[in-house]
Amino acid sequence: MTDQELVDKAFEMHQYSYVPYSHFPVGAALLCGDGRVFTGCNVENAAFGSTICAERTALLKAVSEGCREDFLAIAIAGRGEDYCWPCGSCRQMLYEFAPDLRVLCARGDGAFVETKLSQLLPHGFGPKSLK
Ligand SMILES: O=c1ccn([C@H]2C[C@H](O)[C@@H](CO)O2)c(=O)[nH]1
Ligand SMILES: [Zn+2]
Repeated sequence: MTDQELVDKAFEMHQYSYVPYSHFPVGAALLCGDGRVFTGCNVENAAFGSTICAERTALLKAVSEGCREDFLAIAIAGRGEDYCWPCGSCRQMLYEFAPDLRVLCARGDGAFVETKLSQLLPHGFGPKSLK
């Protein structure tokens, strides 16, 4: 699975985004070491704070299917001219399972940049912090 293919999968998820309030679809695709890819979209709610992001949808699908380690990369696809950076809640939840995750952030025209979760969330609080 190339980075481009993972980004393509993230964009494909826009069709499932439920975004009646923001009209801002986001798709995510999370790649595991065994080759499985878990996808997600954002799902909004009339109680705005109950909205869940695409990245957490993908992560929770993975964990709830028994996949909780060896994540290699996540692609995040938004629309508009800015790259779609993960929000703070998603950074924190991803950090729990994949502190060194590669993160591919795409903008509406398909261009994407690569970074690392450790760069997006330096000095993160994780499982080791509780030891
Ligand atoms: O990285 C991001 C940023 C935002 N959103 C969603 C939440 C909400 O539905 C909409 C606008 O914030 O975009 C995501 O899913 N992922
Ligand atoms: Zn988020």
